[in-house]
Amino acid sequence: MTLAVRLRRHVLDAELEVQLDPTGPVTVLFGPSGAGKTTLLRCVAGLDRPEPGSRVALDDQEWTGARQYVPPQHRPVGYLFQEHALFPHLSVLGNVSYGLHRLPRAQRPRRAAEALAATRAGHLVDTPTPRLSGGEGQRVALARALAPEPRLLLLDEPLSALDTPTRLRLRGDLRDILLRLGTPTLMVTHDLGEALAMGDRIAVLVDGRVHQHGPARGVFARPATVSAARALGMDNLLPGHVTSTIGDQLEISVGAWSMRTNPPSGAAGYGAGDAVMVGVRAEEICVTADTEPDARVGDAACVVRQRATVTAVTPEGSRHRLELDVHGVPMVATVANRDAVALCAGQRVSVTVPGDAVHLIPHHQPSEVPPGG
Ligand SMILES: Nc1ncnc2c1ncn2[C@@H]1O[C@H](COP(=O)(O)OP(=O)(O)OP(=O)(O)O)[C@@H](O)[C@H]1O
Repeated sequence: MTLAVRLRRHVLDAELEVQLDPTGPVTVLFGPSGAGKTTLLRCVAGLDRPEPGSRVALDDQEWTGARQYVPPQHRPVGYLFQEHALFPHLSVLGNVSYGLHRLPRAQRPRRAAEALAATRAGHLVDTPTPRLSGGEGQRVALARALAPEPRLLLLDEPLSALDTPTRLRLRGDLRDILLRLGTPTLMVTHDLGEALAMGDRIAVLVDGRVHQHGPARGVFARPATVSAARALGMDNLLPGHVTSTIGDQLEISVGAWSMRTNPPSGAAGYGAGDAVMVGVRAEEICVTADTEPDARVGDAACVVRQRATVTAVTPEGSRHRLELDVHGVPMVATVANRDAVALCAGQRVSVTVPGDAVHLIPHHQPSEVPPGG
């Protein structure tokens, strides 16, 4: 099953084609606040009407097109919002039966009970709706969205209104439920951990445009554009250029720093003088409180060490964040709390970047969005 979307509305100017596979049913629409995620979801649901020229189709069923606009109540879509918005005057069963008007009345309680059981909310059937906790309410609301057996489930930040422990628990449950049911799902989140925990695929939306779409791990490991890399939490994005190619490896210069790396697709496509953006995740950088000379170490081809100065140390819960000046290049690293004890602002340190932690983004696209991105 394929969901094809071409949408213009407010900030949105997006194209996306999603293969909806029951064995990997969840596509996450990920991006920063204001990127247009909710607008996209609402346009797919038919709750928001996009500009002329837009198109939404599920296989050969066109829901939004030049000649037709299927109203939301006729789209086979289940929708779950950030806050469940259950009707407080209806019972749990009444809420879940609400969307079952196409089913003969006698069959509704059974279908509603099945949906509640599927979302592990069967035990809540006699709880008065206003007494449901946030997490319980979301389970019931998910049952309500699933009860009509939609062809497509749309989840808009379904966990963001919950406290952290409940959110983490429900995240795992929700993933299990969606995998078990195999219901194709498009889920919006701006939480990277949630995107990676829930998504089989991730589409990265920035400033209304889809910058990248693919299997979740691949998107996380290899952001295609600088904006996608920033959205995906790659703290260090350093402008550099290719100084030479050596077999499948590239020698890259970043300020006064020279590093060698193996791009996943090899060196083909790069040439000396090409501008690149060098991405390194903060947690991949190793910082030690010594001042070894600059060198290649370990696997001599792929690990580079540089002397640096710590400019700030900030606690971040389970780790500390270090701001560094590496020969004039500002960088960010995170270290375990026990390693941070020996570090303070102004201190000279050694910074090691493993070659396989270096991610290259070509830095010459006039438009940031790669073709087909
Ligand atoms: N009714 C509207 N009229 C004008 N602009 C709108 C309207 N609704 C949304 N927008 C604009 O469209 C942009 C995208 O909003 P949207 O809510 O889709 O973003 P989002 O990615 O879901 O953000 P968040 O993660 O904060 O919910 C925003 O700049 C918003 O101001």
